[in-house]
Amino acid sequence: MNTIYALASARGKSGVAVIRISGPDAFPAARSLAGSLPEPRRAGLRRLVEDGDILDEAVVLCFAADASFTGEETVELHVHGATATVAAVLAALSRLPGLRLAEPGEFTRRALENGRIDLAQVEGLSDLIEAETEAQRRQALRVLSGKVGAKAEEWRSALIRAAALIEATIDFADEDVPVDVAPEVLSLIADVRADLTRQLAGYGAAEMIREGFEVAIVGRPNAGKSTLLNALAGREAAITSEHAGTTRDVIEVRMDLGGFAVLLLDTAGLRETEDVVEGIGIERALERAELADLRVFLGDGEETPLLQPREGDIMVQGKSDLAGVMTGGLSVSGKTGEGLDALVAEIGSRAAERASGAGLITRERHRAAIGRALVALESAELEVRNGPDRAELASENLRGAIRALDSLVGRVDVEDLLDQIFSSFCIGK
Ligand SMILES: Nc1nc2c(c(=O)[nH]1)N(C=O)[C@@H](CNc1ccc(C(=O)N[C@@H](CCC(=O)O)C(=O)O)cc1)CN2
Ligand SMILES: Nc1nc2c(ncn2[C@@H]2O[C@H](COP(=O)(O)OP(=O)(O)OP(=O)(O)O)[C@@H](O)[C@H]2O)c(=O)[nH]1
Ligand SMILES: [Mg+2]
Repeated sequence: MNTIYALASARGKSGVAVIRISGPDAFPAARSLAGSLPEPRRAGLRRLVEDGDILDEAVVLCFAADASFTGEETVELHVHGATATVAAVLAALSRLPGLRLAEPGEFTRRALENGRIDLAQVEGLSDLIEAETEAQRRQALRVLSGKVGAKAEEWRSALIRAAALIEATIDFADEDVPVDVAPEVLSLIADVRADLTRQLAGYGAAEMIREGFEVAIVGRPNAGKSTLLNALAGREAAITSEHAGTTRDVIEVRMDLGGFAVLLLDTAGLRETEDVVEGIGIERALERAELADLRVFLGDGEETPLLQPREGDIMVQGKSDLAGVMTGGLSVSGKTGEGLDALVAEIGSRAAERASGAGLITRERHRAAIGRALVALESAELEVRNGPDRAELASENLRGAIRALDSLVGRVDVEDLLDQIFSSFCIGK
């Protein structure tokens, strides 16, 4: 097994940079630079020296193999965050025997291989590193904490008990079965099915937190949509003008509204038009508005044509700074900023509503595994009801469900998945 090293903190100049070394030669390698090592889990200040040349004065932190993130002996060199310092220390490490630069995610891969964390936790970690909003951070931490693994273990032991009960009846093939196991097996299956179904129901919410909440601003030409988008974004993302029909393409702006990732869409003003290009823009606007999670109808006193608001959509009156504008419900002015906070709060609360059912199932991979398990459990249930003659089929289906759930935490056939998952990691993680 190679010893790997990499810069674990962000690239570029910083106050302090952390270089991580993990593997059987981590301690000898660090000792050769630092002279002596502090005892594990105690920080020690050491001069890092290569061939009499002082590279840096660093804080050195060692972890024993049985108490480290990777499950291997690990050393962290907390060096001054100059790019030249980092480069010099990495170069010195590259010259030490048995060491090589880590691949993206390789420290985490070793943590997985050494049983420190399971596959779902790896995904949680990946999501945590990518987290940009409060909701994403919380969700990733929930998965990273190992809750998926704990749940999977619960389901696994219930289904193994069900399979064992059924398989016991197979051994009694031609004789009389002493007890009818069907009621207990059915109740075990029903409980797991209910739990899985509940988890599945939260997938949409979890996906929304991960991928973001799409909000389309729609309305008649000149209502002030682009001006509103710019005001919300805090920059001139879209062209605005007094000409009706200015916006043609859908303009996307990513932002954090109330702790949620929101993709705001500015769209072409909606009206019947003879202009071919404007017409294409309006088609695009309608398409994206239909697909969006939420539509904000920016009103100008007249009804918006071509698109019907759905339940939950937000109706808001624009240009509230102008005299004579009716301000019964929500109203905003992209020009003065009036009413923006209330609109943002409203969008945030719709997003929060949509996110509220999120559970442990955060990825398509999880959804698919749970889907497969549910199909297998339905068949198992059917076979159990069909009587003892079908015990083999019932047991086969139960085993299928267990396999599907095992893939959640990486107990089975996930080799091909690993490269894909780790390729999105940064080096040093
Ligand atoms: N300096 C530093 N800070 C860091 C990390 C790190 O690697 N280094 N982490 C890296 O991601 C995170 C903390 N995660 C960690 C997870 C497990 C272990 C660890 O040693 N686990 C052992 C012992 C557990 C214990 O003592 O309670 C184990 O699981 O056996 C260390 C850090 C965030 N902060
Ligand atoms: N007084 C006032 N004028 C505004 C406000 N918002 C926009 N305007 C003006 O209204 C005109 C149209 O603004 P835009 O933001 O381009 O309108 P739009 O809805 O994007 O228009 P289309 O892209 O053509 O559909 C411009 O002259 C803006 O300066 C506002 O809140 N108050
Ligand atoms: Mg516009």
